Amino acid sequence: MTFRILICDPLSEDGVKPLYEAEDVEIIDTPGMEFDVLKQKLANADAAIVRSQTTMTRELIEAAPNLKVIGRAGVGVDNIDLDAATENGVIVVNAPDGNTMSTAEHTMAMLMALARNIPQAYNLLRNGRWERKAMVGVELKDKTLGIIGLGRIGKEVARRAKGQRMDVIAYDPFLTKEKAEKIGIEYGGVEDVLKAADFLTVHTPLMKETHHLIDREALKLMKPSARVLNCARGGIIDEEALYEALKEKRIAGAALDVFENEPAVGHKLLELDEVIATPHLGASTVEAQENVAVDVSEDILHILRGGTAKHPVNVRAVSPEVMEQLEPYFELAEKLGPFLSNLTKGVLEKITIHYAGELVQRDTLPLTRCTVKGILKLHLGSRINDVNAFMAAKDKGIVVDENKSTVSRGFTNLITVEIKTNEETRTVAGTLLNGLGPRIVKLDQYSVDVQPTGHLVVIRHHDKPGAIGKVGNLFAEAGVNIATMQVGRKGEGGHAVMVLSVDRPLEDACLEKLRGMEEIRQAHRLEL
Ligand SMILES: NC(=O)c1ccc[n+]([C@@H]2O[C@H](COP(=O)([O-])OP(=O)(O)OC[C@H]3O[C@@H](n4cnc5c(N)ncnc54)[C@H](O)[C@@H]3O)[C@@H](O)[C@H]2O)c1
Ligand SMILES: O=C(O)[C@H](O)COP(=O)(O)O
Repeated sequence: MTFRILICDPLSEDGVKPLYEAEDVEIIDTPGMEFDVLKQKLANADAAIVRSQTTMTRELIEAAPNLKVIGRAGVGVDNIDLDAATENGVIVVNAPDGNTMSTAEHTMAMLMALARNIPQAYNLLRNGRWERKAMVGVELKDKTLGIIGLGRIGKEVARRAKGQRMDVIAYDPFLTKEKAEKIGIEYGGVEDVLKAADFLTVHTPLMKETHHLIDREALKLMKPSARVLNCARGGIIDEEALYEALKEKRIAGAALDVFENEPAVGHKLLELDEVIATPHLGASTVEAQENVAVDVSEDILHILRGGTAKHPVNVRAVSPEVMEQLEPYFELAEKLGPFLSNLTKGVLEKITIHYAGELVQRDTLPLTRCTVKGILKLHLGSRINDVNAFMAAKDKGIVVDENKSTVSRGFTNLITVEIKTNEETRTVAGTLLNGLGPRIVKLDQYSVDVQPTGHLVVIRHHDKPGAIGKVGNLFAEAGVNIATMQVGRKGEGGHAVMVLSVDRPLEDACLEKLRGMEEIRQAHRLEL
């Protein structure tokens, strides 16, 4: 059997050698194809390899009936429609480690170039101007580098910045004060990092939660002498807000390797003298390109020949027999985690999943994996899947525990998820109702009956006459229709909980008003 592998973006020749040497592979190496050509070539491809240039849309994936694997020769998979791939049974793999060093080094190169105006001075000199006074820079020593996103690349940048004798302060949802101290940096919340930074660098994935993480409000918190860097993904920093801040001298400079729309030729940010930029070169070194191409080629070959993926992004590692028994529970498991983690404050330390009722007889590990994935996905994005969820939790120092008991409080099956953070411990329990699908039946100590889907608002309040009416009025004024409302309480006049499902998301201003009401202890808006 011969496998057809389509190379859609330029890859390292040495890196793809294993593919060329394989006897059972035919390579179609035509990087930079127009959409229609790509669609046509995908029609009979078994695998495709992309970098960040090619966007693997649903239309392309659905037009490829033989496609079994998409390999991302790099880290970010925001250019691949993962839902479409999963729905069509296409495994997506990436190369998470191969370009870490190169991207960290590129960030440091940008940091130094930004501090010393190197590109601007070079441009002037090439134009015959020996300018020294206008090109005076700043030292890095004793300056504070703020890092948002302390994963693989963020950590390497921190290490290098310390070598430059900089102070480092970082925020990452998995970082605690203790962990930060261990690596010799300071821990801070996002606001602390923004306020303290002389230089700010972002190293998160691009996803719903990090889109425009650095927006107008965030930039307003920064010192006017501060400079910002983005060598992660365009879209994490709001480009319009950055442009305004630079024009109004509220920020001193920016170094950008990535843009919301690439190629960013002619972008208005590039007209500003305070901006230096590169065309998405973070991973563009001989070494990184060879690493990622080798990793992804090996993984693709292995999968096509019937093996298991090494760096899967979207697959579920469950045998067909186990899958058949557990299938209906996956939706419940997948919803409970994000429901609870959206409500929980603090840095995640432990996840415990408790199974009761008929589930006790089953191999529940795949459900546990699925729940952990749902919780971690909130911060780690689409790279977390059922296969790598446990590994990712371990990596972040999070304990995962599973236990079973026959006591199911009258339900045929019951899954209880407990999340312990450095600030609180919260639980949610759910069941699968025959014919009605997943239901949340308990939130902390309160009994509820909530369908975990759509736009939800979860409120902790004081059980007082009029509290429910006030919430109803506020929603009515905001034009938000309440579809269902569940109220639970411990006893009369004590603490209580409301879970509302609404027809459209609550706007920020309305959520703030809700939080400001004297009867309300906490209010969260979520979308499942
Ligand atoms: N410029 C380039 O060429 C280039 C090269 C490689 C990677 N990248 C980008 O860099 C990103 C990071 O890569 P990595 O290998 O370090 O990934 P990683 O998964 O190791 O680290 C990402 C970190 O971001 C943290 N995070 C998630 N949400 C956050 C939030 N709201 N606030 C703060 N932190 C948050 C996560 O907890 C995690 O620790 C990739 O997703 C990719 O898009 C760019
Ligand atoms: O996510 C990544 O790995 C980087 O953005 C690299 O992208 P590239 O493969 O297009 O250089």
